[in-house]
Amino acid sequence: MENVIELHGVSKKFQTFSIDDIDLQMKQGYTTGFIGANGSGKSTIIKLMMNLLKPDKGKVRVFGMDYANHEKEIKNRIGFVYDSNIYYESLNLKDISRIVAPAYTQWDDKLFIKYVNQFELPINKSMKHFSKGMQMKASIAIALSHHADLIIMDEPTAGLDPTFRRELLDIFQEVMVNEGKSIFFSTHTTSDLERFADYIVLFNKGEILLNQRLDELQEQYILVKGSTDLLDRDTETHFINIERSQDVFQALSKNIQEVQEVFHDHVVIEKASLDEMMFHMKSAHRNQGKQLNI
Ligand SMILES: Nc1ncnc2c1ncn2[C@@H]1O[C@H](COP(=O)(O)OP(=O)(O)OP(=O)(O)O)[C@@H](O)[C@H]1O
Repeated sequence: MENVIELHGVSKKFQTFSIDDIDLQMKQGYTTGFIGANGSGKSTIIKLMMNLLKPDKGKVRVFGMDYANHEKEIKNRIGFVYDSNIYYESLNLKDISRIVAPAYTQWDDKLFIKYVNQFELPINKSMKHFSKGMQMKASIAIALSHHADLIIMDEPTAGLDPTFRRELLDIFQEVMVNEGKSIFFSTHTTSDLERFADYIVLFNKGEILLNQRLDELQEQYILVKGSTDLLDRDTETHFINIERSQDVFQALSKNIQEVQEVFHDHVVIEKASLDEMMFHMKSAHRNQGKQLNI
């Protein structure tokens, strides 16, 4: 299977934050959801993927090409949604489409107008009078209007009302199914991912904790709840992380068989949600550091 994005040994250092030696591959034709706490480095990775930042070390390849020799070709095939308005604020959408269109060989005015109408955006109003949600919608309309093969979005659902968020996820799903695109997007709303992501990448403090198919994750990871009396040095080894609250605990595990053999029906076993996985893996990463085995 072909990779649409590849990061090989990528490092980037800021004064108080660094990403070290990251390897990340994203498969063509799938939706990859990118999650992680505030400041974990998601936007930095996205900027590296878009060549808005240059890595100190390592290689970024998109569609198998590098930015040094193929920037125009790569950007032509990416629809990019950034979490703030990157267009001139005094312009309206009509002006912006005129400015943006020549940059893309497959710009589709009809499609753009279709999205502008569908998203109920005023075409002649200056974008400086757009609400945050309207700006995001405008950015999404532009990204979807040039038949890009890859859509990269930094928190595209931030600032959107729940109804439109749902509609938007349906649009992305339609685009995925009908046109076989690849989508990479970061979000803090894990329910969006549970609706339509194929792969999940979990990032924490500049490190990838997890890069796996969502259906596998949902099958493997369980949340175990019980009394703290059941915990000792041996039984604790069956868990990735344990959270205690007074005399009860809840813990993350991916060994359902082992847990059943050890605890029988003294514990309650549930499927772990993405939020719970994120919480426990982040906590385990903090406590165990690089030895984390998930
Ligand atoms: N240009 C920069 N110069 C210095 N530090 C930076 C720069 N860009 C990002 N950082 C720092 O890198 C860290 C990661 O930031 P980043 O925006 O990538 O995180 P994020 O996961 O996208 O966060 P959020 O979910 O809050 O949007 C932060 O500590 C941030 O302050």
